[in-house]
Amino acid sequence: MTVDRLDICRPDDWHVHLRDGATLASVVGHTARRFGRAIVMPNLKPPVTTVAQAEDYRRRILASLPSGTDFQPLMTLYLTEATLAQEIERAKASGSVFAVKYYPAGATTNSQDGVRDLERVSDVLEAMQRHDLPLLLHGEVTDPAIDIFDRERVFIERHLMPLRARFPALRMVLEHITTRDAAEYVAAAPANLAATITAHHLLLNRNALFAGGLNPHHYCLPILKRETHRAALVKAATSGDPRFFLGTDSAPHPRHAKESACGCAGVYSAHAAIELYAEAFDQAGKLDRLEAFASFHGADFYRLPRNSDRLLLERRPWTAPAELALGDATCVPMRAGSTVAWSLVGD
Ligand SMILES: NC(=O)N[C@@H](CC(=O)O)C(=O)O
Ligand SMILES: [Zn+2]
Ligand SMILES: [Zn+2]
Repeated sequence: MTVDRLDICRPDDWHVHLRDGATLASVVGHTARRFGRAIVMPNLKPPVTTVAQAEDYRRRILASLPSGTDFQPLMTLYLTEATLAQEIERAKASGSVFAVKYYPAGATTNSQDGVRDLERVSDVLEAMQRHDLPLLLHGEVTDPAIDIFDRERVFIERHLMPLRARFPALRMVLEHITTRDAAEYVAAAPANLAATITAHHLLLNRNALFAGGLNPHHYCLPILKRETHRAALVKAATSGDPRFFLGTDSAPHPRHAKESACGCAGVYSAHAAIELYAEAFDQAGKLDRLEAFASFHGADFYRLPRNSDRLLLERRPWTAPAELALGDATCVPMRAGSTVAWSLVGD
């Protein structure tokens, strides 16, 4: 029997880039229309490294929200080699900061202030373990000798395995996983290691980067992988394992910065986020697993209550806009000018 309507507990987005200023004002409504809460990435320029900065940023997000939404931004701190262990205590006590984000320096957009040597942040990681504040990982090595398609797998061997051995009680989320290696590693690990999975990594493989010519709008980090990896991610997301949950990694960049000789990494998907996940779960014949992945597992991992209101989706195709306003520029969203199979009821 085909299901044409889905009535689910309101989902949350456990990894999103809302940016700041006019860009924030352009994008935040898309996330707030769909999700009850979102873990907001701290890779602004300059990065959000203190609780005071995170709380200021939180106020700017709230001030940018369209009226009539209860959306709650959950803030994160950007880990640098200068982060103080006391900041972790402050974060835990704040009630507004829910995690700390580790960017290997140079791995991705605005990661230049990230960590070069994990040894230099041991006291901070120790404090996070003690205060039970989750560590979110952009899990790619930056070693230029490692092939870009292998950077996630090698990160697990070189960095994640030793990190877990040193801080066995630290809760960690391997963000935006893209490989079978990562999915299998997380599935075999204890309950304090989880992973987010994006809609684009569930729906696209690396052919999408080159279909009919080079497509910079499908360039993100970690980069899209081959089909076997996409299939493994679908299997993990639809498995019912509570350690896998929704994180869009929606990452807007202006059109001119993507369509450039040195295009920025990031796919914008917030305009159709839950609809695209519904498509991926539908294609897998697992629509009945969407609610737990999108609305339960992340809240449970972060030890937050599940949302109490609902979101209604229906099988009704619509055409995503060819471009969207992004501050005084534009952005080319995922599925630009083409069809998305599911819609929000009421839109
Ligand atoms: N995913 C991306 O390709 N880009 C993100 C950074 C990140 O999440 O790594 C961005 O901030 O643009
Ligand atoms: Zn990342
Ligand atoms: Zn991201």
